Amino acid sequence: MERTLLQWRLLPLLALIAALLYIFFASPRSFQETQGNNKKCSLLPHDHYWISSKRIVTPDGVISGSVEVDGGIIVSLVKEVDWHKSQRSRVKVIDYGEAVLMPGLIDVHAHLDDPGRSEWEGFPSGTKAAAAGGITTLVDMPLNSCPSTVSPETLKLKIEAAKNRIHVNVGFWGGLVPDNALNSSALESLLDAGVLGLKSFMCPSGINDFPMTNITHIKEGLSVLAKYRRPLLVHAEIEKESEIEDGSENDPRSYLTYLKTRPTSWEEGAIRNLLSVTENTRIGGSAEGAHVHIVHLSDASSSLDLIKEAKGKGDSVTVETCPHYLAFSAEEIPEGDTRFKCSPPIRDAANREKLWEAMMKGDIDMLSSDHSPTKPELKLLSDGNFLKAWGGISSLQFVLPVTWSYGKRYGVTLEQVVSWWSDRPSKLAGLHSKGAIKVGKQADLVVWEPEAEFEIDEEHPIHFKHPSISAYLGRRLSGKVVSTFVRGNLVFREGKHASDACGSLQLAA
Ligand SMILES: NC(=O)N[C@H]1NC(=O)NC1=O
Ligand SMILES: [Zn+2]
Ligand SMILES: [Zn+2]
Repeated sequence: MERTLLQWRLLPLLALIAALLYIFFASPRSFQETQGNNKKCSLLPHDHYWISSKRIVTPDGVISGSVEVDGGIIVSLVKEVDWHKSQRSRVKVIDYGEAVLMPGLIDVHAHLDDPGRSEWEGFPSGTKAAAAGGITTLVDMPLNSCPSTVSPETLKLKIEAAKNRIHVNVGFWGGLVPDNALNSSALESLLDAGVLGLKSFMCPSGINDFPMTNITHIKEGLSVLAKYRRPLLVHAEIEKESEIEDGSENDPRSYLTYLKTRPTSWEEGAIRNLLSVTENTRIGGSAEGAHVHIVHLSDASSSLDLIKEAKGKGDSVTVETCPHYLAFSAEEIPEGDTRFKCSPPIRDAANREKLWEAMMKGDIDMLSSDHSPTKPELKLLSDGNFLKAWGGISSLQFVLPVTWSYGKRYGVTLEQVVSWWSDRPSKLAGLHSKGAIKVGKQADLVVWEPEAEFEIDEEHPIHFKHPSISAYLGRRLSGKVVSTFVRGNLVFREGKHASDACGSLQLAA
């Protein structure tokens, strides 16, 4: 008797629970396809809302006010003095107080290694790290994935691998390699397929299916890029005699040994060679419309002087450096600590000082991460052999606090951070609907607290696939990312990501 009574009471309850579970878990699937409406894309249940802050970085300076976001677009921007109390009560407002609101970072140089080497990084982990670091768009390099992105077919594989797996927006550079460089229709088909520009190496890349180009390849590549008005990014190092034979006579655990195998003359030689063809990019030149962007400059002396000279003559040339060259110096790299190995190498403290000077003067145009992870085994952390370990720094999540923490002593301003990380990169990549807090632009935004300090230790969630290989582990930084919005979706807030990966692909039209 008691048992039947219990059944009678339990059955309707169970049915109710089942119905609720269905509503929560099954039905949302029907609208997961439509990105903007999918609640799982955002930690915020609104499509139309305002964000207030005392420090909004706009093209017209830092203001106190509110930004209105509707359907992923910035639809208005109101100064605090013009913002009426009556308006405030009618709409959803997220008030960040003193925290800084600025455009999300655009990282034009990241290796996510997907497909083919996703055990090194991959789209999900890499873009989660980006979101946690305030990066709202990144442009993935054509090498380290397998195969390399050198044709429409291989680009298609990238696109497939990225679909529904990216937490921020992702675009792609295509590879300029000997196989396609002298074949304009091959290059055109790659550009037609949507790469934002091309990338080439002037020395061995470390990846067998991505061979280096010579200056003829580069010249031909530029003439095709001119028609598309897209850039060529160049890893500018050229193999020359090094200060020591191959390093094998010297201690491979000493950073100095590695540094001597890749002297500044490698960068200078490559840049001199490269700049012999950039006059074609001038107004009226045979490759007008093409642009050359030198990636990860490390040498702040002769190499930089050559770039300044070319710019002065009207060549369409820009240059980036990376946070690791601005944060670290050769002197402080511990013996055998291959987490710091990258190419070109991190040079001495006097060079780092000159790099900062060039940043502050505007001689270096922008920053990028050159996030290039691998699996820990290839970093040879226990051997500590600098000559054999994989070269690449893992940094994606930390580039904003690193730029700010190390730049503070040089008087870096919020506007400079936006110029180096959002405005200039958006122009390089041709992403004209991004890069500024301005009416009509996409609502790709970061909220961060410049004054908040934190330590990157085991307690701090790092979203790289292999957190242990980051050279920033153990550093104390200032500049904590609070919230990241990608096309109006709140994709990251206080350590938590939105569950679905709703970043969009950025293909050139
Ligand atoms: N292949 C690759 O990622 N190489 C990068 N790593 C690095 O340190 N410099 C590079 O160009
Ligand atoms: Zn490189
Ligand atoms: Zn790189």
